[in-house]
Amino acid sequence: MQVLKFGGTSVGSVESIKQVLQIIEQHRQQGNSIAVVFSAMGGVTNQLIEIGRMATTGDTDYMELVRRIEDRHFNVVKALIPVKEQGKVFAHVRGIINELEDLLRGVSLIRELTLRTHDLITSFGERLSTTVIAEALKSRGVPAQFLDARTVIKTDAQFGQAEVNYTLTNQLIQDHFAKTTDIQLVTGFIGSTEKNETTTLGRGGSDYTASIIGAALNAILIDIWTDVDGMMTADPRKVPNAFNIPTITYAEAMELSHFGAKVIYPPSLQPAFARNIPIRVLNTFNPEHEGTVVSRTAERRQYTITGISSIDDIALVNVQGSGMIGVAGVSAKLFGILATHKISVILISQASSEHSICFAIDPRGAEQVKQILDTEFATEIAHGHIDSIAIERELSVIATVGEGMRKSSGIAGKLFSVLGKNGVNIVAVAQGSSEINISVVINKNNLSKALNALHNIFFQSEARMLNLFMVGTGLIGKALLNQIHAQTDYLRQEKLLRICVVGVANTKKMLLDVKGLELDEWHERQLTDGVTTSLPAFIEKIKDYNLPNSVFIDCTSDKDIVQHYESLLDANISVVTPNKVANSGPYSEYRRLQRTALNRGVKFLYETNVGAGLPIINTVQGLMTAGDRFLKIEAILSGTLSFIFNTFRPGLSFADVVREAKEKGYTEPDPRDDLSGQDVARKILILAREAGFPLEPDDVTINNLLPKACLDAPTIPAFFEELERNNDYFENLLTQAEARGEKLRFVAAFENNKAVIELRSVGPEHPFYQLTGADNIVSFTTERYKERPLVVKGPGAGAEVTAAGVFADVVSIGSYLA
Ligand SMILES: NC(=O)c1ccc[n+]([C@@H]2O[C@H](COP(=O)([O-])OP(=O)(O)OC[C@H]3O[C@@H](n4cnc5c(N)ncnc54)[C@H](O)[C@@H]3O)[C@@H](O)[C@H]2O)c1
Ligand SMILES: N[C@@H](CCO)C(=O)O
Ligand code: NA
Repeated sequence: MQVLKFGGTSVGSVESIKQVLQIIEQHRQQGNSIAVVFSAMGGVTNQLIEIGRMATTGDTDYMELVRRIEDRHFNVVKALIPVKEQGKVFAHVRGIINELEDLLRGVSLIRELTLRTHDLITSFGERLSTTVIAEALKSRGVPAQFLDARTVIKTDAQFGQAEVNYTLTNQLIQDHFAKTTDIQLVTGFIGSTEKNETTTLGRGGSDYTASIIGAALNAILIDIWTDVDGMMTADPRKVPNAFNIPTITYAEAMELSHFGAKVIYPPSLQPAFARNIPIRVLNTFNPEHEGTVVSRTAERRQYTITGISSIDDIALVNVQGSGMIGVAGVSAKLFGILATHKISVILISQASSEHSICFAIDPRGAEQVKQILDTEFATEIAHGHIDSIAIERELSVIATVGEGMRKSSGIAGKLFSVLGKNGVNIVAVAQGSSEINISVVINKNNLSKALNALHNIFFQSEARMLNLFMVGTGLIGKALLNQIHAQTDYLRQEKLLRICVVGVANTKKMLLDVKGLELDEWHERQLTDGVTTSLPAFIEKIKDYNLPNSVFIDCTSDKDIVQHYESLLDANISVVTPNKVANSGPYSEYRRLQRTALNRGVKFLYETNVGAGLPIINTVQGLMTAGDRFLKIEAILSGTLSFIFNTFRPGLSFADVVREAKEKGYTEPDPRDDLSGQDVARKILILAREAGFPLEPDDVTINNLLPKACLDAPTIPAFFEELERNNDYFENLLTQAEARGEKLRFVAAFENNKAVIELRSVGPEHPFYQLTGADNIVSFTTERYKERPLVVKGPGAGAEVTAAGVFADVVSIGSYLA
């Protein structure tokens, strides 16, 4: 024997009932012996409750609602039963509706609705749905029989939530099924007292009916047909990547459903659990899907946890006081009081200091609980043994559940670490010694981020997700997006990293999409779908989305954007940037950003601030971490100036060479920054700071390369005009150096707390003489690299190498989070 149960949505419309009939027929064709339990048509039970309420208040509009219920069932008859048989079925349905109307007339006369009558009214939903489905089946020649569960399920008289008398019920069910081989079509949710008064079985009603019948008949399997593909790893409305759980144990299902998984209500399946009858949760609308099997043992799984669930809204009550330490009975009294007032406790946590107990409850009851406890503990509070009772609101509980967590270490560690890295503060924690549920209380506004971050780490180990927000889609930004796009598959497969670009902005437009932008069409979409850029709005959105593993990338040279870094880091959002502005302002600001990132456990990365993609910042940080000391730094830090001095020849136009550098993507957005020495000054300042010296911008001396007129040029075009005008000046510099057999190099040097930048002419013996193209070179003299310095050399400017450096920083955040 196998029991099938179809829920409200499965029998909610003509179309879905057709589907149900087909499923039943398939079972019959396969020769399975089945019993089928039905819920009321979707929505009908709530309508009946409303109808009852209206009748009690004397509102006669309830009649219209009754008419609608009747019509829905008539429509099923019309659609699924041959015309010549319809008349008798209409009469049958009408008869049941008449009975309901008589009852409601009585209610509206006496203006009173007892729980007993309430149960009777709601029983009509299952009676009607099962009646029409039974008739439809019979009209197809299926040997089927309507079974009113009130004749076999016997309960006490606790209306609304009756207790089953199993001894009697089991006997009646067994007797009934022994008498017939027809398929029994059973009304869910209802039973009756020994005096034949109608009762209902409370929450999870029809599942309960299926479970009672299955247990009584020792069924081999119970199928719960619903409208989703079984139980999921998390609520798919909150976690888009949630997926089906193929097998789950009773205990796990119990833990998960306690935390809001609405698919089944496991307590109602208790009779089946007790007899070790497996339960399958299946989708009427996707019958091919394997669904979820709930049974005593689950198959070995790929994942350490089985599911994540949450309760969106809870309040935490904290009972605290020095008088509680070592005093037995406080908790007994506390929970006694809660029990007396029928207050359901969701979670309890007590630290071993015994100084406080906190527990979570439904926030709707919080105020009442506070009043009750304030009164009941008035004496203890007056004597100062207990402080007043504190309530915290706007909280959620998240639980990770799974048998795999039992006796397995590192899961709590992973859980706390991922929440920590995402800036999710943990307000309270509870783990039962069964070890199959770890629950944490967090702020409600972090719920979605926390759920997704946990789901990602526990279930999507095939790919960690990074969510990127990028400002600046110029030379570097564009190159970066292209590189990310080209590398997406590789990162996913080989580095288990999924990169999702959620937002892009330039000076004109910004575009955000939580689901991620398509990188091959981002530019077009940005132009068509984007809105006018507001940087504060962009930043607010990033914080609002509150996505796990968020990274902000600043690919501008803007001075205002850097003002936002601190607040971003503070919100646990990592920052990656080639923009040097933030790190080359006052030392205190540089320091503050470092600190904020450190305190928040997020990353602030800027390898491309110096030498583009060359590993210069990382090298300095590595030496520092290992305890080396810097004595001297000598460097050529401008790709632009390297290129210019390696390209300029007498006879060429200096201005044209500068233009060429700009075209090649070496210069700053404003090339005056390069030629004034400003860009190099920033870089040597940043290097000195990284090397442990708290330099201020004023500590860097720039011995100017340019004639004053060039320096003073008010615009970029005016600057180029001045360069043309001063061509002789540059030719002179060059010929003088060449006459000595030397080359021009714009060198930055740091020693004894001072940085100097100047144009030098170096001979062939000098290590900087050989430099070609737009190369940079940095020579570090340290305690450990004293005899011969450590040298990093290579292309230090250009879109591809710079974007690659930014990209490497981004990817390193991915590894850090993993
Ligand atoms: N070119 C290189 O070799 C190199 C090397 C290392 C670092 N960098 C740095 O990379 C950064 C970007 O350089 P680029 O050449 O790509 O510049 P770019 O001028 O080509 O692009 C700048 C982008 O930033 C946007 N932008 C500027 N201000 C903005 C604001 N307030 N709000 C929104 N968007 C804004 C612009 O619309 C544009 O899309 C600079 O900080 C530069 O110093 C460049
Ligand atoms: N404009 C810079 C880019 C690298 O920061 C240079 O020429 O070196
Ligand atoms: Na670098």
